Amino acid sequence: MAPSTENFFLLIAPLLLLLLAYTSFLFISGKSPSLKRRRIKPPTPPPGPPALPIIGHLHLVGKVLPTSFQALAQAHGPLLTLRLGLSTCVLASNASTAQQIFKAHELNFSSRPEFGSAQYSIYRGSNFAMAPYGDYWRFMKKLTVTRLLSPARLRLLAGVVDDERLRLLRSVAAGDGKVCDLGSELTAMTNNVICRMAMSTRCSGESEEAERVRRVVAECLDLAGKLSCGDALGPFFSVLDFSGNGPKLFRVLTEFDGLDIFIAGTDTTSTAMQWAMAELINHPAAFKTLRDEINAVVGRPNQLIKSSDVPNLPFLRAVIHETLRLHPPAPLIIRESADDCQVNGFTIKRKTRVLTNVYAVMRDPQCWKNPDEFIPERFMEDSGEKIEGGNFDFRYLPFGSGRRGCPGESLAMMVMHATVGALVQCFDWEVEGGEKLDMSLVVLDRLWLGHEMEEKLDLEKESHHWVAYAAEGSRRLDLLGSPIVVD
Ligand code: HEM
Repeated sequence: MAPSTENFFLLIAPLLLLLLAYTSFLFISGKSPSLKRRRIKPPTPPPGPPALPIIGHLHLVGKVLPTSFQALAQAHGPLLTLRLGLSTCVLASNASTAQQIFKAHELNFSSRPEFGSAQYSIYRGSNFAMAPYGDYWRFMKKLTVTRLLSPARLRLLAGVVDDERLRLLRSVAAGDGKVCDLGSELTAMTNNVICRMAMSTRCSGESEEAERVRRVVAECLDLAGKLSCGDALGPFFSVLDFSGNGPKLFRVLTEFDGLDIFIAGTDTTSTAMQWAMAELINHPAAFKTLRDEINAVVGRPNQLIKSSDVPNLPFLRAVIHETLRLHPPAPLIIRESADDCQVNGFTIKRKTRVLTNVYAVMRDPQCWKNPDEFIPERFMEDSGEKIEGGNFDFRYLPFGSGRRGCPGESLAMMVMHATVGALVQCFDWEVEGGEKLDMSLVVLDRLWLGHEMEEKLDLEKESHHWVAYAAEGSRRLDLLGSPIVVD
């Protein structure tokens, strides 16, 4: 017999009652899925120090950004939100947060933000180093890696590096015993190497032409740095551009084409070499170890160190590694998040600027013994550390990392090894008056890849204290004449 409607309700009523009791329980205990959704906490941004109205954390930021940010991270943690006027950025300051940005969420952090100077760039939208991650950037990256800086091209460039290095050595030797402006000499040399690489021509044989290029690059960096200060105050202030820096920058940019690779490649390499020489002058024992190593490997008199000697010169490689650890020419690496993303349990919202302070990462006492001291030996194979060919678990990042990492690393290393090696092989270096070089950081009102400032030797101050003497034993190297042997 078919059940009646009344029987059916009698059968189902207890089940309905049970369901009602269960949903009431969920509601009261707060486990209802819809409630859960409603109760989800808003995304928590990384913490930050107490901020002031309007200026935010600007009052906590000193003149030298890398050291100032390092101090903030030491006091408040390795992942911080900083509000600089109207613009907000996240600061990452240790190996584990760097690993999150450069590896775990690499794709999400593969763009760079637009800066105050971008609207005046004749390359607006086509600037490689600052381009958003996308088809144009991929095309340029491929071109750079497969053509401009391919291994085959680098082998050809070794001859160019040798040639420019010889000119540098002759120029330094010409001022034997007199004050030597090593900063300018090294900048002129790197300018010419990159010009010959990118445009198959020297900046010029004329020193005024090299000087003009140098002036244009310096002026451009200076103006871009000033414009990017507008970013700290927000879009309203940067649009006003009271000082008229924007049109000036446009004029400078039109004066010199091909600036993108040029800026990224010249100042960085030349600055690193100046730091290497300054550290070696201040550490005579390391200087002697290096010269002994070079003499032993090169063997013959009248023979300059060559790129092919470098694999047999572990101490030279260690000196360059240690220099880049202590004095990264690009101490703050800037990226931008494409989407909301979780780092260390905090939410970094989309379109947030993320600065990785590699200066702080590479001086972190949790990762490095005596982090502020120049100890090239830490990079020798028998030191127990393994560094070459890697980023050392994101503790060592002078060239950044991942797909946006520096494509010029191999060229820069080739130039630095060959040049610093030769400057140590050929000359004794002294500081006027016998003092040590002052290694304190000096602020430069500059922008490089979006960094408003960078640390480097104060060229004005330091270069005039550098005196080069032909080294004992290197008298056999006739640096002024032709008999110097390169191959
Ligand atoms: C000691 C010398 C150098 C240092 C320390 C250095 C450092 C860096 C750093 C930290 C970055 C940002 C990487 C990132 O976001 O992860 C970068 C990017 C870049 N570097 Fe270098 N660099 C040097 C030399 C060069 C040279 C010689 C060239 C070219 C000839 C070059 C071309 C570039 C370019 C084009 C970019 C932008 C890459 C992109 O956005 O995809 N750099 N460099």
